[in-house]
Amino acid sequence: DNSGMLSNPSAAVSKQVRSAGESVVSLWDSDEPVSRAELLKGVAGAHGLLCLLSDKIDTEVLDAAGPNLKVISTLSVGFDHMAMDEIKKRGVRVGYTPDVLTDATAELTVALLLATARRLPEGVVEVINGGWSTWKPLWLCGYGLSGSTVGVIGLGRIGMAIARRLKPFGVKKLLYSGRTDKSYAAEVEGEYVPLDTLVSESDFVVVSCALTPDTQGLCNKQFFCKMKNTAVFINTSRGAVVNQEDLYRALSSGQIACAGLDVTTPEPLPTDHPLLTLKNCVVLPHIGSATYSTRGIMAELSANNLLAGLQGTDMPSELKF
Ligand SMILES: O=CC(=O)O
Repeated sequence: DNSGMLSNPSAAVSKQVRSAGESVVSLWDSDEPVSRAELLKGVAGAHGLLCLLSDKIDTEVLDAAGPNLKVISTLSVGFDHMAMDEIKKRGVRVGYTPDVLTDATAELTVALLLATARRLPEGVVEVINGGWSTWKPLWLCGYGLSGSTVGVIGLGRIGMAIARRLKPFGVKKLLYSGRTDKSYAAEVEGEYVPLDTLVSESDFVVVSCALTPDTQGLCNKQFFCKMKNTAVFINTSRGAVVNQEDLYRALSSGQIACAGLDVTTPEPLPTDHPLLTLKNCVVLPHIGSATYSTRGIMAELSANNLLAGLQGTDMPSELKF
């Protein structure tokens, strides 16, 4: 009697769900997100929903689904796109994809950090547009990790994977902040400090926390004012952790050196956004987990989460909330 609405088109997902004997599967068979109207229509009466982080799962969607809904499986580790209180109230289980995207996201964070600090996108453009006149002592100078202090805001799975990768670059001090002190931080000689200390002492501030009411707008004017003028700001978590107007001012006034963002508000960032006029701001289109293999594994995991939810068995990765 189980049916599932898949707003994501992975062939792997579809195959798995069908071969598990799920009789009615409504598949949005495109790499483009499902439209809101199609989602609301397709989810009606469904027992399960597989969604993306770009699908807002709010009261409207839950109401449209109705009382059959037993499980929501999201193809993401983040779950800020879902109205968790409402989901809980209705007794719906939630699956997500932690761990499997940790390495890819940490790698992307390191790539973005280096690209931003060493001004790679600017350099590439100069080569193409003829701005490369000759070798010059101070041209396109940036900032290096060797001997630096790195601050990680949110030393969770991904934050820790970032720290592990950055340490071998010769990082002198690894600071972190968040809700709690982490015993596993010893592996990277991480020092738990108040956020203010991290912000004012770090040469690289890396944001790797979840978006919650506590972290929304955390990186604002006061935050950037405490950073060093030579400091690099990196965010690969969620755009809403940052107040983008305040970041723009910090970057354009020289309050901070540069910023690298893999996440913005909104997504996509409009092409006429002020941040995109700044040479010292590198913006990527939310590609933290975007390796072929990681996305394949995420698709499989989310399909298995969905199936377990439909069958009432243990999920490989259930979100406990
Ligand atoms: O941002 C990506 C995710 O939450 O998986």
